[in-house]
Amino acid sequence: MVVRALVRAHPLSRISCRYSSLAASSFNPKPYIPSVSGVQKSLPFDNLLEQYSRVHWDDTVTYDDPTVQRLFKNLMSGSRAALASAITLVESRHPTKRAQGNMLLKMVLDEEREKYKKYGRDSMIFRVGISGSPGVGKSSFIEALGAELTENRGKKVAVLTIDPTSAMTGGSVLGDLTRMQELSRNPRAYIRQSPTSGSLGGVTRGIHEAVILCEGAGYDIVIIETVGVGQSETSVSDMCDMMCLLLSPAHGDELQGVKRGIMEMSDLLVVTKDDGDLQAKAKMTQAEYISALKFMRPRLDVWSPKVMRSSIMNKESVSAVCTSLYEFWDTIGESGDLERRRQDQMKKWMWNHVKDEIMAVFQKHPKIAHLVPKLEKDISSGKITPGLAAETMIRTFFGV
Ligand SMILES: Nc1nc2c(ncn2[C@@H]2O[C@H](COP(=O)(O)OP(=O)(O)OP(=O)(O)O)[C@@H](O)[C@H]2O)c(=O)[nH]1
Repeated sequence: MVVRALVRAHPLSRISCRYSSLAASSFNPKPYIPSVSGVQKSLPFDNLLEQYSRVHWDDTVTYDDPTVQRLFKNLMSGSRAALASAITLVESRHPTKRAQGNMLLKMVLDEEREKYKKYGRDSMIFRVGISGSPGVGKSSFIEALGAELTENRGKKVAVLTIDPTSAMTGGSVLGDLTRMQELSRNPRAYIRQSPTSGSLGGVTRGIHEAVILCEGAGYDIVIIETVGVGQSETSVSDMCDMMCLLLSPAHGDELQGVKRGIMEMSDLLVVTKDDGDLQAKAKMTQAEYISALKFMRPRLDVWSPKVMRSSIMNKESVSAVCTSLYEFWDTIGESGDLERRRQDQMKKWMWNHVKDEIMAVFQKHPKIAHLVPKLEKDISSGKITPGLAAETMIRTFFGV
């Protein structure tokens, strides 16, 4: 009775009665999900969650799981094959594999903490995000940078790509196998192309965990490459210590094309193809970006973003960029920004996981799945507001 009175008293109750009328008219004290017009009653809420948990979680995986133990041992010995299998494991949605992946990640993190106590920042992997529009020269530049890092600086390099187009459509801008051929043959390098399915959120979450595994496998630097479109930069920036934006020497037009937000989150800007006929344009582009940056607040107090020029035909220019990367690494390491940023990022990723998981539980709920098409149609035709539709779904989900 009290619930009925409350629902009636609510100012939205008259408009929402078609959607939430169940709360009023078929109030049932048992924990049943109320039926919405056209939706069949199914299992009681508690049973549904139990069923969901059986399909999504596996609590039987323990520390001594043979797959986890084998992968951990091989990963720690630096095996590229083990790294590849470990990444596949953490990307999986299968309950047992997910549990094994979580166990493995926990073991890697424990090991990392021990190493950090002993070796400090030297035990950490340097996480660099590289973004830029299609065709700007990302793969060529990463290949040249990879050669500099492995051959001249004795580093082990991992390259992970996030291709938002491939995550969303199954087609790929970045995914062709001909990219970075030299680097893929280099024994000190590991390259992994973006998974071609799943939501962008899911893909980036997988990459974040892959970074942790690369760190465990003893790589010194991980380059996370993404195409300069959409929100993938934000996700990449949330998992990197440094963001590097590549710009093509297309003086004038390019400045408008690069979103301010992306520039603001970049610590280093590199104008590519600084050679031959393009050199003059590269210089002008560099000057334009230097002036544009003057109007932006640097992301960190200890570092002012630089604009450099580089050509894959000029190894010194690539080496100079590499030197700047490590200048940045030393600066944020000494100032404490590195650790602060990583701690903040870990918290952000925790909430990302929660958000995704809750959304999955919510969207896969049979009543919700059934309701969505109708609500979407009603929103599009202006019959109800998005807020009211959300309220209807939430009340249906919780059965109130
Ligand atoms: N002259 C010159 N050409 C370059 C340089 N770097 C890349 N290119 C050329 O630019 C074109 C695009 O290079 P990619 O490395 O494939 O560019 P990308 O940004 O990875 O492109 P997507 O894979 O489409 O995202 C290729 O034809 C390269 O040969 C450079 O330093 N100088």
